[in-house]
Amino acid sequence: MGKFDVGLIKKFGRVCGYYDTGPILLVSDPEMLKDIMVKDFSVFANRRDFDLNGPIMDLSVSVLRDQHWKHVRNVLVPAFSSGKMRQMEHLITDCCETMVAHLDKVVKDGEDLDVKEYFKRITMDVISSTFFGTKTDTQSNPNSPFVKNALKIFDISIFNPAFLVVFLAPRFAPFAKKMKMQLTPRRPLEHIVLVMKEILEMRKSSGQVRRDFLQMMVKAMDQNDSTKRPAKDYEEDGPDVLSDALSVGPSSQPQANHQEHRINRALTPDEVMAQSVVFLLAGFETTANTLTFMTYLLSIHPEIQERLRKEIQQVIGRDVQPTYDLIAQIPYLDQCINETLRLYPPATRAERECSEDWTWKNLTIEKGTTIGIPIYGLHHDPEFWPEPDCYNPDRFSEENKHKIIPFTFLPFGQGPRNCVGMRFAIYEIKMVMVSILLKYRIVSSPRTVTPVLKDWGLVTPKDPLWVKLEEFS
Ligand code: HEM
Repeated sequence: MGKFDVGLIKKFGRVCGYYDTGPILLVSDPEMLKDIMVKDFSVFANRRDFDLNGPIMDLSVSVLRDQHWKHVRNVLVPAFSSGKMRQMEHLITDCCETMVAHLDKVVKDGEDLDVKEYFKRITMDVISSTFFGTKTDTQSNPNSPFVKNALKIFDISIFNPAFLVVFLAPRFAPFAKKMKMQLTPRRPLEHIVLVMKEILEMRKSSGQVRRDFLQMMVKAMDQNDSTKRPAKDYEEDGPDVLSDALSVGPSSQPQANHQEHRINRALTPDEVMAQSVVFLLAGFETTANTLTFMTYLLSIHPEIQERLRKEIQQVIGRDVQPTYDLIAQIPYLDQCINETLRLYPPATRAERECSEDWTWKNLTIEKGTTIGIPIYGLHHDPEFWPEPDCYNPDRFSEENKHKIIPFTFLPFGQGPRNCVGMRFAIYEIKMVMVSILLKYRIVSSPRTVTPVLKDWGLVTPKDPLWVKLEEFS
């Protein structure tokens, strides 16, 4: 899909269109994107909904609309504050220590490492621990039912008919709905929901407290008990704000100006369930793929890897534990992560739905038009990024970053509907990469090849991606 967008932009320009379920306008004009994603956000608050989510996922923040979406998002945002991240530090540190113990064995045995598979296990462990409150240790126990079912949810393959409909023939989405197809495979989803319900019940009945996302949502549910109202009642609750923190992107870009007012309602148990599952869906493979591509890029650019290691060592000396605050002090680490996300943005496209006729310059966009935001296309546009296929973290250096045109770097989207898990994802990527680079040198092995991309809206390497790790003294 990313390469498809690159082709469309090259052939038809920065604003071009085609039809699938309805009119799709592909916009890669940065000025226009700023107006769509931030300035006139109220016109473009929602994404297109294929109505193939199924009963649980219908309540997830990623598909909710208008006031209901704003409400759930407002409840979730504080969970991603820096204070809350710090509280979870020990959970992530634990996962990184387990990872290093496993890697020690791989290195001792002289084996190559398929990072595509390996990082999925790490991110599964981190998400299970920080979101679901369960310690999975996927590295030693890849066959636990929780892990197997969670992995099945991600099996975005030609064997899932709903995905075929969405990607190949979206205009048949209404028919797929009649056939009761859903995007997330039903059985694995039911298993995960069952496990979630058990954990929630146990937490509530035992009063067990754990500093994770689930605990924050359980707290939100408890507050709800005294104020129970069906979710739809809150759609009339009037205007509301999203905190400024919502629209902080990796590059400094304009923020939406929202009125300060909050809806006073916590989440229902079904809403909690839906958010937990969407965190798993949205946070697992995106983060694993970024780690995979970054490891590969560092293996074929040893000079960049050495510079990065040196800068890490200057901040985190021997026998010092990486922490949330320490990893924030390594600018070159941010540069390397940003440049990985530019070259291989996990999400190829974002979308917005136009809710009323809207005019930009002399172009009128009709209500109901879907705006496609070609993240991959923008990141590979030679006009915005000279030599777009080169890995050059210095594009994001202090001296150079002013040259980046706002709204041409959108790995996490932008505006009030950007990625709610962005800070968490960056935190996790940093902790894992720092733990690896402090102990091992990443080198290419005879099996390392340039990854061929599989891109169904989520960019992943098609085949295993092999590297070798060497311990240095
Ligand atoms: C490298 C990792 C990640 C990348 C590149 C990424 C990218 C994105 C993108 C492009 C969007 C759409 C934004 C837009 O429409 O403007 C998005 C939305 C979202 N992401 Fe992420 N994401 C990542 C990790 C995570 C994690 C770890 C979580 C959960 C903890 C998460 C949860 C979500 C949710 C819930 C949404 C929907 C937000 C809403 O509609 O309000 N993501 N992400």
